[in-house]
Amino acid sequence: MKAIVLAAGEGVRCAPLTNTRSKVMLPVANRPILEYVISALVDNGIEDVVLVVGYEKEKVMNYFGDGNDFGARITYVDQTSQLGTAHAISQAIPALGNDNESFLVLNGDNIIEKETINKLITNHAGDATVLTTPREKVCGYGVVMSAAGKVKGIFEKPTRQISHMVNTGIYAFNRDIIAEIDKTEISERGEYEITHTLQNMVKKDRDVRVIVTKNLWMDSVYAWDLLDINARLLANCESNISDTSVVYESVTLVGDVEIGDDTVIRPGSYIVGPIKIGSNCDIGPQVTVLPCTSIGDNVSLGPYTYIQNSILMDNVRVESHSHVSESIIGFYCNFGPYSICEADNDVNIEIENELVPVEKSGVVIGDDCKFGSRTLTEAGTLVGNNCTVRSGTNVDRHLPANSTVL
Ligand SMILES: CC(=O)N[C@H]1[C@@H](OP(=O)(O)O)O[C@H](CO)[C@@H](O)[C@@H]1O
Repeated sequence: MKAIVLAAGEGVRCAPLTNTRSKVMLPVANRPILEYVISALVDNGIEDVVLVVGYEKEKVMNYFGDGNDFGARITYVDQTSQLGTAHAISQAIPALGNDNESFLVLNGDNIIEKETINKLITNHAGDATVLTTPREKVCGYGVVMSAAGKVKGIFEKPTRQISHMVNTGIYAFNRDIIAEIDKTEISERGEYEITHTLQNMVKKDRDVRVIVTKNLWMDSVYAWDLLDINARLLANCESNISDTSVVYESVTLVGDVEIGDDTVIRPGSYIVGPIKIGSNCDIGPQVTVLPCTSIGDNVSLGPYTYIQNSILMDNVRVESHSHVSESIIGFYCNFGPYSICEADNDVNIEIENELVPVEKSGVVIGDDCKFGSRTLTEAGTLVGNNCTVRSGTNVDRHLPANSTVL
C-alpha cells in the first residue's frame, strides 16, 4: 500500500511560527510534526509516500530529501495553488503508479499512532474508509454521522454540533475515487474538499465506511496546541545521555531526560523530565528546567534561568535569571538577562480577528527576535519574526513581524 500525505498548507492559525515554514515543519519533541507521520507509515511497512507540498516546500524537501534517511521513498508533488484537499489528492494520484491498489491519505500535520494506521489498513473495505475519533468539541473540523459502520453523512466545519465524531482527515481509498474527485464541485469555502467528495458518494449510496479510533490523534490548530502535542510525545521519551555530553556531578536529573551530543549541563542545574535537550547546548550553572520541555540544538541557557513546559527551537539563547513558562520560542531568538515570558490562566488570545480562550498560556515568539534585559512579555502575546524589544520594556500586545519596541 502507498500513502499520500498532504503537506502543502501554511497553517495560518499557527502564525507567527508558520510565517517562514509550514505547519508540518514545526518541531515537537525536537522533530518536525511530519516526521512522526512518516515514521508511523514506515512502521506499518508503508515506504512509498507521495508528499504533496506547496507553501515553503523547499524546507520540507531539504529536510526529508528522497526519504531514504527516514526509511521511506518520497515522491514530491507540487500543489502550486492550495485549492483544497480533494484537489491536492487528485494532483498526487498519478504519482501512485498504475497498480490499481487502494491507498491511504493522511494530513502531514496530525500526530497519530502506528496502531491507528494498522487498524485502518486491516479494516479497509468498501469504496472508502474514513477514520474518525470522538471529540467533545468538534468546532473547526469535519464531522461524521454513521450507523452500523457506514458513513451516513460527512459535513465540513458545520456551525451546529451535529455529531461528536471528528473526521481525522485520514482515509483509505480505492482507486475509483478518482472519478468522484473529478466531479467534486467547489464548496462554499471556495475549495475542492474531499469531505464534499465523500458526502456525494454517500448520497449515491456508495460504500463509505467508518472506523473509530480512541488512540492518540492530535492536531495543532493554534500554535499553543504544540505544547500539548509536545507533552504527549515527551511522555514516550526515555533517559538517554549522549557519551559526548558533559553533565556535572552536582546536576540533578529526575525522570526521563534525553541529552544530545556535545551538550554541557553545568553544576547545580535541576532538570525534571520528561525533557529533551538537543546537541551542542550549554545549560547552566544553576538552571531549572521543568516538564514538559523540548530544547533544540545549539541552545544556551544562562545561570539561574527557569524554563517550564515550553518549546525552545534551535539556536535560542536565554541569558541569566530569565524565566520562560508555557511558551514557544522560535529559532535564533535571544533574551537578555532577567527576561520574562509570562504565563497565566484563562487567557483570551486574538487570532484572525477572533478571541480564542486558552486555559493556560504563555507567549509564542517567532524566529530571530531579540529581547534586551529586563523585558516582560505578557501571557497570551504573539511576537512576529525578527522583532526587537529594547531593555526594560513590556510587550503587552501582539507584535507584527519586524517591530521594534523602545
Ligand atoms: C476539507 C477537509 O478535508 N477537511 C478536513 C481537514 O480540515 P483542514 O481545515 O483542511 O485541516 O482536516 C481535518 C482534520 O484535521 C478534518 O476534520 C476536516 O474534515
